[in-house]
Amino acid sequence: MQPIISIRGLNKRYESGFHALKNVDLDIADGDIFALLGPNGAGKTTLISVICGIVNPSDGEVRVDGHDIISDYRGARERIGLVPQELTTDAFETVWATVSFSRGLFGKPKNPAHIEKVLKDLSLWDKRNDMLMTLSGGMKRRVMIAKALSHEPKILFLDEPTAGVDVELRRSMWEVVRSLREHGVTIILTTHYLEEAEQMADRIGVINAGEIILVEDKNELMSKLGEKRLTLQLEDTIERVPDTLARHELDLVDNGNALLYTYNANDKRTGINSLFRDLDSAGIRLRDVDTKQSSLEEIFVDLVKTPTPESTSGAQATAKDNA
Ligand SMILES: Nc1ncnc2c1ncn2[C@@H]1O[C@H](COP(=O)(O)OP(=O)(O)OP(=O)(O)O)[C@@H](O)[C@H]1O
Repeated sequence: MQPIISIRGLNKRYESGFHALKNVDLDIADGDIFALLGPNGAGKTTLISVICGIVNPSDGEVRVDGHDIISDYRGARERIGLVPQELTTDAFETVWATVSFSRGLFGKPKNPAHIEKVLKDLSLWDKRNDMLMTLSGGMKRRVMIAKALSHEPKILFLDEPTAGVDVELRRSMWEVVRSLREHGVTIILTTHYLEEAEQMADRIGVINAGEIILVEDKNELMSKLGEKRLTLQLEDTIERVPDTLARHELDLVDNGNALLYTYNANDKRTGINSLFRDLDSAGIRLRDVDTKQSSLEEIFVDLVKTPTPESTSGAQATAKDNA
């Protein structure tokens, strides 16, 4: 199937000379929830801004539902709804007026039935005549989403939708996003929170220092998380793994003093019982055992471990955020 967003060889160099996006290639499938994950300063907002036509690319090609973002800017832009990081609402407007006005900005004819549907989907219908200044933070965020959906876009960008919001509100935002997807909207969200990506995304992309370093199906990434390593410390040093243990694909480590067994904890059969039986038959005696599980956290921190001070501190911040 044609991807709804297709990016090829995208580069962005800011006037300062800073190379913020480096040869980005990325496809996003229609109807997906795609989470773009990366430390501070990785280039997430820059990438979204280029796709939305707010920042000019230096070179490369971006197509939105087949429309080139430069030669067919309007065609591309009207397919996109953008919810920026900052909440910018006009305090004295009503919910209804501000959402209707946003639709008008795209030159779309009035469609009260659509505005009504959007407000109902976002549980804002009862508040339609209230002024924005009277709404809670969570409701204001939902108004921002309603504004972005007012012109019936096929794609919704959410830049850090839950930054700085409490756990309860974060979960309710996740519900909102899931229900939008059920209505056929493709959603691209940026986040620092691994848990958010785990909970919501169909696919996860990781960006670091302007480069996309991983794009993977969420479930595949999660099954990698099930991977565990069992370290068997041996009583006596061995020179090689005995042939009778070959089927367990063990690695001999620590100068022959330990064996390493890798298995998936999510599998019905981990092979641990037969491993222990075969070790016993081979006369290998154990001094100690230890298991270690890799987490998405570790995978992520590993991936973004580059020498640049900015990306390193960002990775640490992410680890801390989710500790
Ligand atoms: N107008 C600009 N001129 C020069 N450099 C810029 C400009 N805008 C952004 N940058 C730089 O580009 C890099 C990427 O910034 P960007 O805002 O895209 O990152 P981000 O991943 O969205 O970060 P955050 O998670 O902190 O929002 C940063 O190093 C930033 O300082």
